[in-house]
Amino acid sequence: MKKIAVVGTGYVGLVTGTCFAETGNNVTCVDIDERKVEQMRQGVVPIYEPHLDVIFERNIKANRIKFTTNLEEAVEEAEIIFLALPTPPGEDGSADLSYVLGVAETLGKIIKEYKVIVDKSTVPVGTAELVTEAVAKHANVPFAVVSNPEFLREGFAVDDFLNPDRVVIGTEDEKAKQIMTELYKPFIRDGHPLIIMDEKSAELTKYAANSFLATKITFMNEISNFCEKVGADVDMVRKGIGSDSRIGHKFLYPGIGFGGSCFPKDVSALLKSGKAVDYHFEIIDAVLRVNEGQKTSTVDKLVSYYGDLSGYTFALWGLAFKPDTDDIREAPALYIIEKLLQQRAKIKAYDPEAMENVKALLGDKIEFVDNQYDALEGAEALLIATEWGAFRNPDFDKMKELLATPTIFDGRNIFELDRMETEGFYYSSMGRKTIVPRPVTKEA
Ligand SMILES: NC(=O)c1ccc[n+]([C@@H]2O[C@H](COP(=O)([O-])OP(=O)(O)OC[C@H]3O[C@@H](n4cnc5c(N)ncnc54)[C@H](O)[C@@H]3O)[C@@H](O)[C@H]2O)c1
Ligand SMILES: O=c1ccn([C@@H]2O[C@H](COP(=O)(O)OP(=O)(O)O[C@H]3O[C@H](CO)[C@@H](O)[C@H](O)[C@H]3O)[C@@H](O)[C@H]2O)c(=O)[nH]1
Repeated sequence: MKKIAVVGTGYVGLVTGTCFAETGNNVTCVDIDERKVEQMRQGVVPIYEPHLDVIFERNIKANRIKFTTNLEEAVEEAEIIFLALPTPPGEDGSADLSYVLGVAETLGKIIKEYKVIVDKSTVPVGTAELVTEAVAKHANVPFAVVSNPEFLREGFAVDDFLNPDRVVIGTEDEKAKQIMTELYKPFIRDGHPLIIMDEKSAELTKYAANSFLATKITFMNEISNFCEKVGADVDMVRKGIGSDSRIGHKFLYPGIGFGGSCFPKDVSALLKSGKAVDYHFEIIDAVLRVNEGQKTSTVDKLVSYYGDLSGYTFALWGLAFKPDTDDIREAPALYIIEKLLQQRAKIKAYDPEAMENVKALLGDKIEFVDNQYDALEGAEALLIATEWGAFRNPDFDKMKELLATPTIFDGRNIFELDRMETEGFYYSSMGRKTIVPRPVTKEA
């Protein structure tokens, strides 16, 4: 059993804290958001993340996890302090380290014995040195700073944390190596590697992983755009290349671009880090440019189909940046909405989990409805921006009744082309042929 403090209880901090409690440790979570801390004290998980509520409740009951707004109280007994703080993009695209360095400086003032300070936030190469300097400004006890990047995905966060593909630990402090190895032992029982390296390599591993995955998606989006021009089917190409084990099937799904709180910001931050040392990442630069256009490519298709969009009402299924989350940070749906509003089109939107977050952002600029079918009533066409499970097998007859015309623009390729053909929809998707319903002819 280890005593742990987790500073910042967002998607990463809360999952980290809960999963370490689940493996028998004693965890105190700290956040400056009083409302959030109060909610958690009442046993409420403040974010939507599948399966988190079950282990959260279990560990509160077992007294292994508690919540506070008081940093000093939280770190007093803790041997390991995790920083799971935001590192949002600054105005120039580089990572804003003010949260991390601010807390590091405060830690220097309050730690009274050896602590392992672990950076779990995604931070640029060299941040461990900055954290060390910030803590050392006031600390008069020994401490170690460890880089321990997090690779969990929203929507699968608990499973990714409990069964990681790998754990990366960046430190050259022998005592910290031993403490971190003991802490992570329960998570690597299945033979997944715990890779110990220097701090800088650990920090870069995180950016390299996210940028590689964003590149893989973007490459496929370009292949998909090309498929549309030449009449090839991206689904076939995806299966064809994914079967090569050197390429693999994962992250080859074309769509309306990558979003979320990580890929866009981390890819931009890597580009910025390169610039700082006079290195221009050509590929990363192109990935960001292609993704910009991809996010609103569906609106371009609407314009070429309808011409002027003013006065048209469109149904929008999906607001979250991907299914199984309420997170709307950098969600492609928001870019689609912005562009449609610029064109004076009206939008009726539905998302199973993310509507409250979008309401807080957009107010009554668009209409929000209570279920996926209400969005269709009187709408000219349906736009699909997120591939939620509930959208995959809908009542097509009801859809045809409700829509003004049976027309779908699918940014996530959730329907089979054959099915769209038999159901009689006009169906435009990504990198596949457009299905145009055959005119009804009278039988002879
Ligand atoms: N979200 C993900 O899927 C994911 C995955 C891997 C890595 N990361 C990285 O982890 C870091 C955190 O991301 P997140 O998505 O959990 O962020 P988040 O915004 O969901 O959570 C951050 C939390 O920190 C709190 N906070 C801010 N200042 C604080 C302070 N001074 N003291 C205590 N708490 C404070 C906020 O109130 C918030 O609850 C980022 O660097 C991110 O890039 C995120
Ligand atoms: O084949 C694919 C796979 C994903 N996406 C899009 O890519 C974005 C990111 O998806 P995903 O990676 O599943 O979600 P995140 O929760 O943002 O997770 C990423 O970002 C996290 C934060 O750094 C990392 O920890 C994870 O390893 C990394 O996958 C989403 O908009 C997806 O729609 C595609 O368009 N096609």
